[in-house]
Amino acid sequence: MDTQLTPDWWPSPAKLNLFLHILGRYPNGYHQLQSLFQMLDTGDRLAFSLNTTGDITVSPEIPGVNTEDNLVYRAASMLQRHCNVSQGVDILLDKQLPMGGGIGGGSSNAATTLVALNHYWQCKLSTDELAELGLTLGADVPIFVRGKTAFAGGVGEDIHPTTLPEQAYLVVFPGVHVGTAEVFGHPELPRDTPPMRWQDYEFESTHNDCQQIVFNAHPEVAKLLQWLVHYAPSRMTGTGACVFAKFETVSQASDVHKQLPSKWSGFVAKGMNTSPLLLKLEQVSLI
Ligand SMILES: C[C@@](CO)(OP(=O)(O)O)[C@H](O)COP(=O)(O)OP(=O)(O)OC[C@H]1O[C@@H](n2ccc(N)nc2=O)[C@H](O)[C@@H]1O
Ligand SMILES: Nc1ncnc2c1ncn2[C@@H]1O[C@H](COP(=O)(O)OP(=O)(O)O)[C@@H](O)[C@H]1O
Repeated sequence: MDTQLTPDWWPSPAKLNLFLHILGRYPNGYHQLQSLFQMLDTGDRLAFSLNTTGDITVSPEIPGVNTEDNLVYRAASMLQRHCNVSQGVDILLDKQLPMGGGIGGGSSNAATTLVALNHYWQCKLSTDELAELGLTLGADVPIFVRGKTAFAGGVGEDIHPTTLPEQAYLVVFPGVHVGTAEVFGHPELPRDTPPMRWQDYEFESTHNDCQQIVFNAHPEVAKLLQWLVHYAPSRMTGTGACVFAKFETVSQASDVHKQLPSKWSGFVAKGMNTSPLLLKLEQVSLI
């Protein structure tokens, strides 16, 4: 496999939280959530070239993130140790998604690494085992390993796949990065939304409990939502700072994208019930 000439890219898609309710807090400080994770067709991509030295490399480096902290490196090295693999791997990371945007880039990169290396290193771990390993890297890693649009409870690990109309989304990054721990540590974060039954879900009757805290700290995010909501139902994703607007068609989303003020950057993506990562795994498993 020569990744220099023809990289065999594995997709690392983004997600949206179509809603995010905070129900309470566990004794370990983590929050009990209810959310709907929508897989998108757009994201980063990674390519893997096995080596016999046993070393793990990731290039190019992400500015501001040490290699040992890069979730791609951490996922590869955890799997290598867990499965006593003697081979190493040189990983190419084509980073497109903004970091700290609430669209899950880092968690998705970790999941793609776990799924691809489980295949290349022939670790033969089940999806459940990979999801369990992934949870130690981040609350969102299991959902990307499973690769299905899904309701999630617990800290995000209690996953119930669902099918939604595959709508189009305009996802906009307001230019501010919001740390997940910063939002969850906020004293004024609402933590008492009553539990709902998944079958009762409708976009209009749900919300994002993190939104107001982020708006207060970063008024630019509130301004962005005010702009978007003029065109379509809109909401912040995850702990921010990206905001999405949902449309019936890609061309409607693209029309609004063209009018986006230049101070903000965004992309149009399609919702997928099965993630591009899972489709790639199915494709290589058939070969
Ligand atoms: C809430 C979500 C929704 O998607 O926010 P985003 O990060 O995507 O914005 C995620 O589940 C986040 O997942 P992830 O970003 O992997 O979180 P982690 O690295 O596990 O945790 C970062 C920090 O957030 C807090 N945290 C995270 C998840 C959770 N259910 N309760 C928490 O209190 C903890 O303080 C933890 O130290
Ligand atoms: N491969 C990676 N891609 C993105 N972020 C990473 C990666 N490895 C480590 N990180 C760290 O994880 C943080 C959260 O990134 P990300 O998952 O993209 O955001 P969010 O959790 O808001 O969706 C980043 O600010 C960065 O410090």
